[in-house]
Amino acid sequence: MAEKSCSSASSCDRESCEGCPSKQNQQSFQVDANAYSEIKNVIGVVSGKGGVGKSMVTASLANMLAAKGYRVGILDADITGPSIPKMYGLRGPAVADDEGIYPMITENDIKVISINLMMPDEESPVIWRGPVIAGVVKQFWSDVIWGELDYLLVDMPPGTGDVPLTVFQSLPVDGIVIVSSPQELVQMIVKKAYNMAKTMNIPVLGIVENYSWLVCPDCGKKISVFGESHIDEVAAGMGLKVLGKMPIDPQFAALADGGFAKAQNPYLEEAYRALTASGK
Ligand SMILES: Nc1ncnc2c1ncn2[C@@H]1O[C@H](COP(=O)(O)OP(=O)(O)OP(=O)(O)O)[C@@H](O)[C@H]1O
Repeated sequence: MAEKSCSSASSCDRESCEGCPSKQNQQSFQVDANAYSEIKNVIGVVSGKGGVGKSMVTASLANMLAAKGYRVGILDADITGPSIPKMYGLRGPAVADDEGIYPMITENDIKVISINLMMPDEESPVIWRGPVIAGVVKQFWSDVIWGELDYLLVDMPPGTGDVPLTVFQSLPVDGIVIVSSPQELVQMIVKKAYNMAKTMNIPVLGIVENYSWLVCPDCGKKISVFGESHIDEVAAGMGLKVLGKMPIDPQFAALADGGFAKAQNPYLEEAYRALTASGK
């Protein structure tokens, strides 16, 4: 039987595309890493909405991996709201030469690249349109000399916009961790992030809940500041693991002002295990 032509989109439907040789030939948007980078595992840390503690989780996981001797990098893909350099007290400018851009290195040996390491000062805003921002994220992969890394953690901007799409299409992401908070809205928002990853065939390693409780400094009682957690049901509904629940801890907030290399986060052991168990 003659092959069906794919020259016009209208000649294709779901059935006719099955078994079509062109299907095997789908265009890859993946971008080559820098010639001096050898990265074993790329893990995205995502959230449906802003401020839920994605950078906190990214940096905590990086610290845990680095403390166990893994070679770790953080690609801060949150171009309009970068917080990783500040957390580790890093100040640019990052150095570049003909071979590429060199990441900066934290006190605990984590390589970091972020737009804030390239701006004239850390308060300069990035006033760029989506495609430019997405291009910068690709350059953080293609132009940065990461060297040999066991794990590159990508701190994504919140939501399911241009940058997460670019990262999922352009980088060989091995899995994502979703960060969320215990609010009513959570189920719908987590599902958006989950569905985006699923559509793009990216494995979801599980969900971390942040701001799960606060311990009253006077009476020691646990207070559910953002309401009761629904994360167990939400995760079970999607067949996902809960990789940790983190309290609001003023110590984390204090360390995030420059001393995060010293932060230890005992609430993410399960997430650490999921990363290392799935790692190459
Ligand atoms: N468990 C926690 N206890 C105390 N403070 C926290 C905790 N988690 C996050 N924070 C603080 O809350 C703020 C927001 O956290 P973070 O920057 O990690 O969120 P985010 O989801 O990455 O935000 P964005 O949407 O800007 O990317 C930061 O100031 C951080 O130090």
